[in-house]
Amino acid sequence: MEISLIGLQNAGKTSLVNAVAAGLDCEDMIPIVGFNMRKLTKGKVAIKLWVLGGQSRFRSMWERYCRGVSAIVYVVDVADHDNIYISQRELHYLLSKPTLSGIHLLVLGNKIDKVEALSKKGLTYQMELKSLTGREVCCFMISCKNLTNIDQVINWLVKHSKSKS
Ligand SMILES: Nc1nc2c(ncn2[C@@H]2O[C@H](COP(=O)(O)OP(=O)(O)OP(=O)(O)O)[C@@H](O)[C@H]2O)c(=O)[nH]1
Ligand SMILES: [Mg+2]
Repeated sequence: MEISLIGLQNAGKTSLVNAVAAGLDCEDMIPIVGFNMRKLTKGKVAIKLWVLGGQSRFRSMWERYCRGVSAIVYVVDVADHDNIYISQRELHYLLSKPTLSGIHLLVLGNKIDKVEALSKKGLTYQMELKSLTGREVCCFMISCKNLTNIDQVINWLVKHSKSKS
């Protein structure tokens, strides 16, 4: 199964892949300008993870690499109050594409170790997650730095790979 991992620059995508990969078997990243691909396996479960660049010049590629995936994982820096609106806008814009209808979404509020981090309620509100209907939407609050709730992310990925294959 394939999963796309997206989010604005500096959200923590690379840190998340490294944290998740530490709990799974993984092959090396294949770096290409704008994105990386990484294969993760846990037992019989194999996950192909597309990690897409977050800078504005790469965001037009997001839709192409989200088409046909089993799930989209969207990372948000919950301590970066200046960029949360942009993150919200980009997520809603992406999910408005008909090609991506129904694809499961996992929103990760990252950097909860920081004092200025939003709460889960605050993130849900700021990202307008309640208005995302017609698909499964799940949200966890994590810290890639302290490895908080990374096990929940791994369980979610493994569960969603099983339900599809
Ligand atoms: N305090 C804290 N810092 C974090 C956490 N996760 C990532 N960071 C830091 O945030 C910065 C950006 O993390 P990256 O993983 O490189 O972010 P990215 O989303 O891959 O960024 P791009 O590749 O530029 O799109 C780095 O300095 C990380 O060390 C976290 O949970 N807590
Ligand atoms: Mg990165």
